[in-house]
Amino acid sequence: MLTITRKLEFDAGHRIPDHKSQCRNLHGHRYTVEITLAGAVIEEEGSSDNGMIMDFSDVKALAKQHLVDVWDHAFLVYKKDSAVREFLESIPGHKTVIIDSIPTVENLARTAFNLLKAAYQDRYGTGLRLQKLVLHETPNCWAEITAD
Ligand SMILES: Nc1nc2c(c(=O)[nH]1)N=C([C@H](O)[C@H](O)COP(=O)(O)OP(=O)(O)OP(=O)(O)O)CN2
Ligand SMILES: [Zn+2]
Repeated sequence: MLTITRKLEFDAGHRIPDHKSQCRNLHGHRYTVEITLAGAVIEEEGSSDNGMIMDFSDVKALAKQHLVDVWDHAFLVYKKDSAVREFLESIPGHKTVIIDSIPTVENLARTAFNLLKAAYQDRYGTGLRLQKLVLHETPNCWAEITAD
């Protein structure tokens, strides 16, 4: 299968409330997200996209709109982490994103996949789809999620 992949980076804070070790503390990461798309190569003479599954600049623009700009420099807090939610709410204008599940890299990858899936789905009638998303929390730790 032919795919393309675009990598973007963002910074965000999180904590894993019940973690046995350091990750229960408020801390942050420079996350790296790799977005892999599949679909037919566009064949349209004279089109800017000719020969592409999707222009990398368009992949980036949609990723920023639906994920990267939303999570960048935000604190990603678990909806049931009431101590931290109350603290963040006490800071005027703080950029906070409430996550339905504990913000491990596994759950964040799944959340990011769901946010981006609809954004890319069949934009050109070429069967374009989000095939895979890889989220690196550190250079040594990451999660991967692939379309069913
Ligand atoms: N399965 C998971 N395990 C852990 C997660 C996670 O999201 N899923 N998260 C953490 C911490 O939040 C942190 O992101 C990882 O910290 P650490 O293990 O220290 O990772 P490093 O790459 O910094 O470790 P080095 O030992 O420096 O390589 C923990 N576990
Ligand atoms: Zn962490």
